[in-house]
Formats: sequence, C-alpha cells, structure tokens
Amino acid sequence: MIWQDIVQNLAHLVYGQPTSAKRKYSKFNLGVWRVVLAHESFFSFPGIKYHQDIMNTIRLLRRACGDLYAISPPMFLFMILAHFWYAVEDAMSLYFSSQLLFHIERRIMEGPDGQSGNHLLWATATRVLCSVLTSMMKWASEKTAATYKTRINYHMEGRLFAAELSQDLSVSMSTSSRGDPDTVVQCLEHVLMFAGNVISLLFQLRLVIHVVDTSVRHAGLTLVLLSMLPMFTGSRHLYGKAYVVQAINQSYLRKLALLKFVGDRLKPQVIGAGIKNYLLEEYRTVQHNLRDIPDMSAEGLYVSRSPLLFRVLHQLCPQAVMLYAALVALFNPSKISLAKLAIIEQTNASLRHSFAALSLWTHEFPQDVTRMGQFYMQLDAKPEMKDGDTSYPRPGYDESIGMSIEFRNVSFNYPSTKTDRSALSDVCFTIQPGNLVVIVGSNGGGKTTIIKLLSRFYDVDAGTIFIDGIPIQEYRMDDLRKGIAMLTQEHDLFPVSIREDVALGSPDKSAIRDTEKLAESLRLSGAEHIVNNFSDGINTILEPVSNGYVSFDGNEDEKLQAIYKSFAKSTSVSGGERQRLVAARTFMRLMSTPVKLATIDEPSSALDPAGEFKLFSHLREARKGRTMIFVTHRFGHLTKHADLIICVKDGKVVETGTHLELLSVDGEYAHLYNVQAQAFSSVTVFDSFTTSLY
Ligand SMILES: Nc1ncnc2c1ncn2[C@@H]1O[C@H](COP(=O)(O)OP(=O)(O)OP(=O)(O)O)[C@@H](O)[C@H]1O
Repeated sequence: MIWQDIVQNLAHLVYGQPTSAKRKYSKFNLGVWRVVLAHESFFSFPGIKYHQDIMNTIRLLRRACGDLYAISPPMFLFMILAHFWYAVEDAMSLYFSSQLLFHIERRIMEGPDGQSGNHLLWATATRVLCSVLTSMMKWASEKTAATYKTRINYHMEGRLFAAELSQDLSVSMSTSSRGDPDTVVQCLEHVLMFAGNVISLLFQLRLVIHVVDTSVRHAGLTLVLLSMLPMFTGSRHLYGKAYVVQAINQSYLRKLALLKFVGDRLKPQVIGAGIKNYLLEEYRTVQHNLRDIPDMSAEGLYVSRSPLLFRVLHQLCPQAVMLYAALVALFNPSKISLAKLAIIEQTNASLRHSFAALSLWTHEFPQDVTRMGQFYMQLDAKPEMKDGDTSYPRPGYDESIGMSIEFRNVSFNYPSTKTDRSALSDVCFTIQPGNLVVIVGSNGGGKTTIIKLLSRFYDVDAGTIFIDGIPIQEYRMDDLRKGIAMLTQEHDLFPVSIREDVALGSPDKSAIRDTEKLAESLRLSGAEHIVNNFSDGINTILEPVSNGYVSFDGNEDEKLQAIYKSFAKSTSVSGGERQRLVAARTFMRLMSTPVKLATIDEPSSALDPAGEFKLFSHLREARKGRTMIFVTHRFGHLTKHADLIICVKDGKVVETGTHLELLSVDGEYAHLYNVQAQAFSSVTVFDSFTTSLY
C-alpha cells in the first residue's frame, strides 16, 4: 500500500532502520517456498537518537552541493533552476489546462457570437507559451545535464582513484565495495525531485478540492480521499520489505537436482553410467508430486494473494468521482459541468502519480544517502599506518652494504583473518647486511607474511622490526619501499604494454625509453624470446582492457560475434612466461634504484627447472651491496649458498642456521630437505638433468 509505504519509509528516514530485535517475524508458505517476513510497527523504531542520521544526511548533502558547485557553478545553479521550473510547470500546466477547459466549455455553450472568445484565445496562448518554454528548458537542461554529469563523474572518479591509491592494504581490504561517484549527483537530483513533487502535490490537491467544492460545498476533500482509497487498500507486494525466501518443497528441490544432470558438467557421466531411464522416471514422479503447486516467484505469488474486497475497491474507487458526478447530474444537473469533470479526472490522475513518486522517493532516498555516505567514507579513508619521518637510507649510513634486519618478538595476524591462529607469533631472527637468506617451511607457515611486513604492507601487532638498527615505523614508507625490490608469487601483468610493464619496475619515468635496460631486464628474466613472438614485440599489450560488447540480441549473430572477438584480442601467454615477464620488472628495479634489499618470494612455481635455475642465478648475481631474501619450496640449490636459513612452521621460527648446521640438527629443515632429496633419487634422464642443475 502506497500510503503505508510512505509512512514506513519516512519513519526509516527519520528514525533509521529498526533493529531485528524490535521487529516481528511471520512465517507462511507460498507455492514451493517458505517466506519469513519482518514486520515493523512504529514502536519498533529505535528512537530519536537517530536524529544523528538526519544531521549526517544534511552534512553529506551540504558537502555534495559544495563539490558539485565547485565543478561548475553555472551548471549547478542551472540544474537547480531546471528542477524548480519542472515543479512549477507541472502545477501551472494543470492550472492552465483547467482554464482552457472552462473557456472551451463556455465557448461551446455560448456559440460563436459569445463574449468568451478573447478569454479562450488568451488561455490558449498562455498554454502554448508555457509548453514551448518547458520544451526549451528541457532541451537546454538535457544538454547541460549530460555535460555536467560527465564532468562530475570524471572529477569524482579521479578523486576516488587518488584516494584508493593512497590507502594502505588493511584499509582497502576492509572496504567491501567500491564507492560509486554517480551517487553524489543522483542523491542531489532525488532531493530536488522530492521538493518539486511536494510543490506539485500541494497544488494538485488545492486545485481538485477547489473545483469539487464549487459543485458541492465541502465535498472536495471527501471525494479526493475516496478516489485515493486504492492507495490505502492497494495490492499486497513484497517490494521494499525485509524477508527471506527458502524453497522447502522436497519434490521441487529434487526437480532442481535432476535438472542438473543434463548440464554440461554431469552429462558425460550420465551417458557413461547409462542412467537416462532412471532419471526420466524420477522426473515423472517429481512432476506427479508437484502437480499444481506453483513454483513462480514468491513475490509474484504474494501479489496474487490480495483479498477480493481490496481488488474490487481498487477498481471502483478511481471511478468515484465519475459516479458521484453522475449522481449530481441526475438530481441536480446545474451543479456539474463536463469541464469540471475533466479537470477533476485529470488532477486525480496527477495526484496518484505524485503520491506514487513520493513513495518511491522515500524508499530510494535513504539508500541514496547510504551509498553517498559510503562514497565519501572511501574518499576520506586515511591510511591506518602512520608514516615515519626518517629517510631511508639514513643520512650517513653506509649505502654500499645491504639492509640489516631484525625481527624481535614479532606477532601478527591479518586484519581480515577469520582464524584465531596468528600468521606470525613471537618471531625472532637477525639478518646481517648483504646476507643471502632463504626462508623455508611448509604451506601457511608465514614466509610470505615476513616478506610483506618487511615492505610495511601491514604493521605488526606485537614486537618490533628493526631496519638498519631502528624500528621500521620510523622510516618514511615511500623511501623504505624504494630501497626494496620485491618479486612475488603473484604473476599478474599490468594492463599496459610489455614495455611499460617492465619499465614500471623503475620509479624513473624515463625508463620507458631506456631500450638498453629494458632489453637487459628481459634477457635476465629469460623473457626475451617471449617478446620476439609477438608482431608488436615489446609494445604488445597482453591484457588489454575490454573495449566493447555485443548487445543481448546480437549474441546470436555470428558476424557480430566475430567483429567483437576482433576488438578484444587478448594475447595469452603461459604461466611460466608470465612469471618471466614479471621478473623482468624486478630486474629493471634492481638496475634502476639503489635497492638495499631484494625479496624473492617463490616467483618460479610455473617455471621449468632450467628456467628457475637461471632466474635464481641471475638474481644472485645482482646481490652485490644488497641483502637478498628468497622464499622457496624447491630450495636444494639455494640453501647451499645461503648465509642463513630461516625455517618456519605454523607462524613460528623453528630453526635458523646454515645448510650444514641445520642438517646436523636433523630437525624440520633436514626433514624437508630429505623429502626433496628422495624425490630426486630415482634415476631417470629428466631427474639426472635437474639434479645436475641443482
Ligand atoms: N591476506 C590474508 N588475509 C588473511 N590471512 C592470510 C592472508 N595471507 C595469508 N594469510 C594466512 O596467514 C598465514 C601465513 O600465510 P603465508 O602466506 O605467510 O604463508 P606461507 O608460508 O608463505 O605459505 P605458502 O608456502 O603456501 O606460500 C596462513 O595461515 C594464511 O592463511
């Protein structure tokens, strides 16, 4: 019911959503569904403390107005003027139409010699003028609005992009959805529409009551209310209500399960198992059991449950004016005229439309405000981690040696984690400048987490990480990260050309034109031959952003499909080739900036053994003046060169030492090493090749 919806939505707006503790819930079955519907009484609203929400809404709207005004003051003012004009025009056009109808009627009754010709002429001219002005306004407003909205969207999206780029990982991971810049202008437009709607509504009410009153005194309000009755008794619907729907009919669920057997995934097994007849028989049983139980949507079934009386009233009430007029005409014909009837009918229709628009507004506006709030919250989200003010490397610190690192009683858990187990707990180790370190351990042990903490992706929960003798938090994050080259197990390519992708390894903008360094990076990572495979060479974009679509109906058209495929020609490379290209970015970094720490976290899972061996050798060659930390599961050839091996298990450091020291301890590292060594002990041509590499 529209009226109920308006009241309920306004209550939501003023008092906020009621809490589930205050709502009542009713359960009922509809066809194959069980519906649980939340009911709200006015008393279930939490109370006036929600005036805070209203203040927040006003604050948000003021901020939105400020932003939109700053983008283009004339366009902003024009947008407000246009909306105001529509509201006034809506009301005026009703008034002018009624005048026109009166004059037409008078003219018809008086005939061509009557006195009303001039009035009719004026009324016609005013009506035409008003329509022309409105069309001009609409034309201008559509043009301006399109440009204005485009500007607003680009501007707001740009601000959001900048804000997202500067957020740290824990903040971005806690944000569930990306804010929509559209919401700002939408919200403001909805407010303007609401204001316009209220103006028209008041005018329409005034007009219809006045016209009816001129026929029968004081009958106007009664008649208006009577014709509006369907809004109080209208059909039931679930739109905008809080409910949950579950399929509970076992035969229906069985039918859904049976239909899955003809899907592509299970079809081969159905054919192989020869169960066609069995499934067919089962389906017939289900069909028989379901008989007439409808499986149409719960929403549709709910509407069809409206009581008969409501339906009759719904049909009859809008005709109340006509029926009433017929009665008046029957007993007192001089009190009614056709012009009045036409005006009342027309105004009644407008009134119904205005009430429906108002109901929609009260439903949508709180959602708009919430979305706009989310947008601004994302825009305002500040990095949680405090930046330090010491430059890295510190002035006077020896730049020719690598980074020294100490983890002192470090514990850490990811902000988004759902388990109680810490990713790292009470971790202690020390790495000397220039050391080659290998971190080993089983899956989920915390190896990658150590690497991420070193680049200060997150702050530790307890303990301290010391970099070159001082806590990591004291360094300026940008400086520290410039001193670290990371090669990770994620091998996502950037959606740009290979040239730009590799060049982005260097913070220097001119790297994109440094052909020599680009070629050397590709050579060291073993990606040279990949680039040579493409006709566009180093300028190939491997993951172009999608740049078009086929319309829904065009999906059937083979020619259109072929044209679409020709736009989006993504060039695929294998997992190993991707890893090599990503590694090229790291070599670019190692060649371009004074890197004091290189962290290499399993970048070779998809590489063949020879490729992995070469990659690691090239990385080791770039070690001079740097500390280097490798994380790898295939560590035989690396740990022998390592100054320090850190063995982690379940978030704890279980052993540290050199290869020989740890083998002699015969603990976790010796166990992992022996498992790998045994895998190579069977003599095959391939194995002897790989073992010789290691
Ligand atoms: N982004 C994340 N959010 C929540 N938990 C995470 C996240 N990344 C890792 N973890 C959890 O932290 C723990 C340590 O993960 P980490 O990636 O450091 O292990 P790992 O030793 O590198 O494992 P693998 O050898 O499989 O790469 C694991 O329990 C993992 O599930």
